[in-house]
Amino acid sequence: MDLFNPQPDKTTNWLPYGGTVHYFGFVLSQKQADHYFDVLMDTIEWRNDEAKMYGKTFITKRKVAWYGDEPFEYTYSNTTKKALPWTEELKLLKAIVEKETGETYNSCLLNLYHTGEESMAWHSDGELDLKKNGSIGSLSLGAERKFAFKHKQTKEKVELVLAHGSLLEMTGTTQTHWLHRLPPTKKIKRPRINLTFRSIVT
Ligand SMILES: O=C(O)CCC(=O)C(=O)O
Ligand SMILES: [Fe+2]
Repeated sequence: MDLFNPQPDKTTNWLPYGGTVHYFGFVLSQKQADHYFDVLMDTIEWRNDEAKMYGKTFITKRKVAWYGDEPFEYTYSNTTKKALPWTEELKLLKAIVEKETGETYNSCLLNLYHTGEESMAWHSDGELDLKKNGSIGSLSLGAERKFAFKHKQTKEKVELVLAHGSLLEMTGTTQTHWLHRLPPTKKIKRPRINLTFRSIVT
């Protein structure tokens, strides 16, 4: 183990109650992480997200993409998208995430945040079409960003930092009892890509 870059204990649950969050630390070398960041930037069909709120449609600066085993339809921020077929790199990354978590996934939602000013508001994932209490494997590439959880009743908060090439897993009842967000920050000027591997039920 590198004493200056210690790997966290993968079995630690970062939530005090009501769900399970594992932080695996680095699952890619820095060289691999740089490589995947560049390739995904160029090969993913990034689209501006449409979010519908209070009957209005907003176009987000953050870009998104949705891939899967089949052309699944996925409803997200009140809009429905059809999954694209896996790219070679996404297949490789999915295998790495599956090996670490011991779970399987049939789809992936990707987010591209160009700077720290792009963020994601408090939410929990997939009440409708995600497998109940299923695992979500979240791989981070690029700029290091804070990630936060907030309990729906007690409002207790848990924060961690997601490093370049790192993996976070949300599982069990996390989505039922906790919200999560990627807070905005003016300090970060560099882009970040996040991949959340999920299991959709059809
Ligand atoms: O960017 C992240 O780390 C989280 C993204 C997220 O929560 C989501 O796509 O549902
Ligand atoms: Fe989420």
